[in-house]
Amino acid sequence: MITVENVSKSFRSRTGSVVALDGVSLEVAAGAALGVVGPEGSGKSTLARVVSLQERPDAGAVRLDGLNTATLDTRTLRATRRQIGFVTGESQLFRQRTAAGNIALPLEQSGVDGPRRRARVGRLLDLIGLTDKAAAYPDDLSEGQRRRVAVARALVGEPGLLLADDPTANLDTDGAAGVLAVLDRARAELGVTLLVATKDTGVVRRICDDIALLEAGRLLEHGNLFELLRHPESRAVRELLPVIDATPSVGQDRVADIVLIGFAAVGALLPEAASRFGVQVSVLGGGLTRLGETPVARFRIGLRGERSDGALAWIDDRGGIVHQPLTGPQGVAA
Ligand SMILES: Nc1ncnc2c1ncn2[C@@H]1O[C@H](COP(=O)(O)OP(=O)(O)OP(=O)(O)O)[C@@H](O)[C@H]1O
Repeated sequence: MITVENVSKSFRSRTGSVVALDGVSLEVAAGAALGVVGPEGSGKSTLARVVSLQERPDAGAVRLDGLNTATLDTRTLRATRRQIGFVTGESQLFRQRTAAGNIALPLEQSGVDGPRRRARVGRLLDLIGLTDKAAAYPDDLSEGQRRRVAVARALVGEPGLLLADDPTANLDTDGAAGVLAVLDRARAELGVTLLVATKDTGVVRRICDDIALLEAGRLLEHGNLFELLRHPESRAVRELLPVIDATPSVGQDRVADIVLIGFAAVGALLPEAASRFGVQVSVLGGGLTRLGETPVARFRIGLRGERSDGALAWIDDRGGIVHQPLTGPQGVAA
């Protein structure tokens, strides 16, 4: 469990002081994946660096499994840091070392013997899907493959926590998907806790179960993705789900924004509501996405028919999340 308690951090710059983190508090449960999202300069990297003990907060505390890291002496701090993997959007591999040689480096530095090194490096090459590239040099790999090697190197010391700062930066779609699949496998197969700082909410949708939204160093929202879906006012929901264009929808008896979660709900709930209540249900906007493997839809729907309210209540009852039924004199969405 990682606990960030009221952490603030400022930097001095030529133009004065820059507040990078302003009273941020959050938790990441062991084995969970937290996506820290925000625009450029919102403090994501600083948070990742503070949690990985590369940077000390000016105020507040970072606790790892309850241990206040501010109280550690230099030696314990160094040992604790080694238990935290860190990768960035730049792969930073050694060009004169092979993929396997790069992954093995931290083990060589800490004196792990040859057979154990080979076994661990072999396992990680398998995890990142690059067993056949063990002897390849970074220049002969794609940038996506180099990033995966960097993730393997960060994992080779068997850290309990892996921080990934903008891990998909400047990668094409395939390269990014490869890196995210590796992070996801690291979590599933090695049980590491993940903290991923990113500007890309697609990263969060793909591999995270929690989200923290930062803006100008402040934490705007923090929570489990599926729990946040229940809150219509949530910024995270706006960031994560398809946008609804607010086009007027004339001639409907009821207009509502709904969130449907899971294959069954996305596929069947609206047609079933229509036939049960004898109403016409039209999708006026929104779309489909996925959170992890789970399909999630956000639609603006229009209903025509006397039993439109009953149909909406039934959808809500069946686990569909009906946000703000919007009705006007002409059924025009606000
Ligand atoms: N070492 C530093 N010295 C001075 N200012 C810094 C330093 N590190 C971060 N900052 C400033 O702190 C603020 C937060 O930066 P940070 O890199 O944490 O944001 P970010 O959300 O990760 O941005 P990006 O998406 O661009 O990486 C920015 O205004 C940045 O310029």
